[in-house]
Amino acid sequence: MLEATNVVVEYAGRGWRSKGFKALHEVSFGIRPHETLGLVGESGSGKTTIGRAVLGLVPVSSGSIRFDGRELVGMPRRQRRGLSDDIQVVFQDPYSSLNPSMTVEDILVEPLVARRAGDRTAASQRVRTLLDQVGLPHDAVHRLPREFSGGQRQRIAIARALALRPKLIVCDEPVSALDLSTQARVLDLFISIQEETGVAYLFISHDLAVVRHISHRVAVLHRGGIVEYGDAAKVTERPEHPYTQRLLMAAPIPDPDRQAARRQERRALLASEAVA
Ligand SMILES: Nc1ncnc2c1ncn2[C@@H]1O[C@H](COP(=O)(O)OP(=O)(O)OP(=O)(O)O)[C@@H](O)[C@H]1O
Repeated sequence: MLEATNVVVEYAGRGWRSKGFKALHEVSFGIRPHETLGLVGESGSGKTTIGRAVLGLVPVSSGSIRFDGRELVGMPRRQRRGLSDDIQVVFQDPYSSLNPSMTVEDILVEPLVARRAGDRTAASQRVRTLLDQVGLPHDAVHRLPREFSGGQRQRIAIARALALRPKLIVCDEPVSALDLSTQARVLDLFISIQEETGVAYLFISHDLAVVRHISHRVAVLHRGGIVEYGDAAKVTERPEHPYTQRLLMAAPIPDPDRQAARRQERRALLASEAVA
C-alpha cells in the first residue's frame, strides 16, 4: 500500500548547523494493508522525519513515496489534501494535539464536516460509533479535553484519526507520554482497532519493547538510515546489526509465554473496562 524508495530528506541549515543537514539517507520500506510497521531508533535518528515525509510535511529531496499506486513526492498540494482522508496521524502529546476550547463532539465532528461526510445527524451518529471504538462513554461528547486523563485524551486523538476511515495512520510516539499501565491499554486499543478496521500503522517509537508488542515488521533507524528491517520477532529477538543488538540490551526480552499471557490479560481488561 505504501512504498518508500531511496527517500532523502535534507533540512535547511539553522543555528550551529548552518550548512544544512541530511536527516534521511536513501531510506526504503513498505507497508502492506492491515499491517503495522514499527520504526525504532534513538533520539535524532530520523523517525519523526520519516513520518513527516509520509504525511507530506517535509520536502523530500529525492526518492519516491507511493501510496496506493500514486506518487506522493512532488504531488500538488491540493491533490495531496484529498489524500488526507486516507492517511491520518496520532501525535505523541495528547495535551497539545487537541484544541482545548472544543468539546469532544466538535473535535470529532470537525473532520467529518470538513469532508462533507454526511449531515450533522449522521456525523453525530458517527461520533458515537467512534467513541465506542476507542472505549469512551457517549457522555464524553459534551466535555472538554482538560476533563480527561492523558490516556483518555489519546483515545480522543485516535478517534479523530479514525473519523474518515483512513487506510494508514502515522503514529508518532503515541504512548510515550503515558504511564506504563496506560501505555499497555492504549497499545492494545491500537491492536484491536486494527483487527476491527484493517487500518495499517506506521508506528514510531524509541522503545523497542513497545514496537515489538505492536508491529508485524520492524525497521531500525540509525543516523538517518535503516540498518535492519524485517519480521518483528526476528529483528527484535535475533537482531543482526550491532546497533539493534545495543537497543535490545537496553530493553531485555520478557519470556514469550509470559508475554502472550499478559497480552491475553490486557485484552480481557480492555474488554471489561470502558475507560483507561
Ligand atoms: N526542522 C528541522 N531543521 C533542521 N534539522 C532538523 C529539523 N527537524 C529535525 N532535524 C534534525 O534531523 C534529525 C532527525 O530528527 P527527527 O526528529 O526526525 O529524529 P527522531 O528520531 O524522531 O528523534 P526524537 O525521537 O528525538 O524526536 C535530528 O538531528 C534533528 O536535529
